[in-house]
Amino acid sequence: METPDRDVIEVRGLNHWFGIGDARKQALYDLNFAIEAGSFTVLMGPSGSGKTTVLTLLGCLRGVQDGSVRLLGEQLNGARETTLMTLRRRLGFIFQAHNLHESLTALQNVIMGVQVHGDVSDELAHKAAVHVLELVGLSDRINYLPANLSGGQKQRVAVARALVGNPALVLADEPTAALDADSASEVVDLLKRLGRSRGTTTLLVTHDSRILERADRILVLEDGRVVSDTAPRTAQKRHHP
Ligand SMILES: Nc1ncnc2c1ncn2[C@@H]1O[C@H](COP(=O)(O)OP(=O)(O)OP(=O)(O)O)[C@@H](O)[C@H]1O
Repeated sequence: METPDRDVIEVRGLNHWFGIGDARKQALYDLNFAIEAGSFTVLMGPSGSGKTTVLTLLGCLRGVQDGSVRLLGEQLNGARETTLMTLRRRLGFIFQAHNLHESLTALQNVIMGVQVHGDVSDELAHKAAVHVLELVGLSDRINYLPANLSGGQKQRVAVARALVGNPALVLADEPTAALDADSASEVVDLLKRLGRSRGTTTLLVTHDSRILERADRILVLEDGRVVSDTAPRTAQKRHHP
């Protein structure tokens, strides 16, 4: 039997540029980091430091130009489109704006999250969606349209949609930016709890200090470079085995 890789993500010597000719500008410089399976990692840094570029590269939404990125054991640099598509199906995405379909109910939105993961019967998709909506505490709102849900509830639907297909990795870009303090805490706790119970790895971009307190690992980018990489919890564990 295959043993699972300890690292879900391994980035070595990653560079990235935008634009062509005189307008060509380097956005990422020689990034090196690995992210362990099941961990909850925060990526932070000032505006324009390259956080979204990193997330979109790891999410197979943008091609790797230079360097090595191994995701779930596959090399992204030079990968075929079919490999990238298969990998994308194993990921869950959560964005700052929840990106729910306004004309679909909470349940229908989450069912769509199951269906992108491949061939699943309607009955199974329905069952899985109801189950995850229960886990995020929205059993009494499954038939509501997004317009009739609060910001926190909408983001919880987005979390349910990202997690319903049991992704190996969740990539989240400022998922709490639009939320009040209580809803933000709820959404982060939920991501952590569900991630833990399902073994999901989470990489989350944020400026939110409440999330930092909960991180296993904090990576800081500045001007396209990793300037700090700390694992506060692991360090504590090492000192107190
Ligand atoms: N599509 C693009 N075309 C040209 N330049 C881009 C593009 N996307 C990003 N950049 C540039 O790359 C750099 C990194 O941008 P990126 O969006 O990754 O930063 P960020 O840390 O996510 O910023 P923010 O916190 O503001 O979202 C910036 O200098 C930005 O201007």
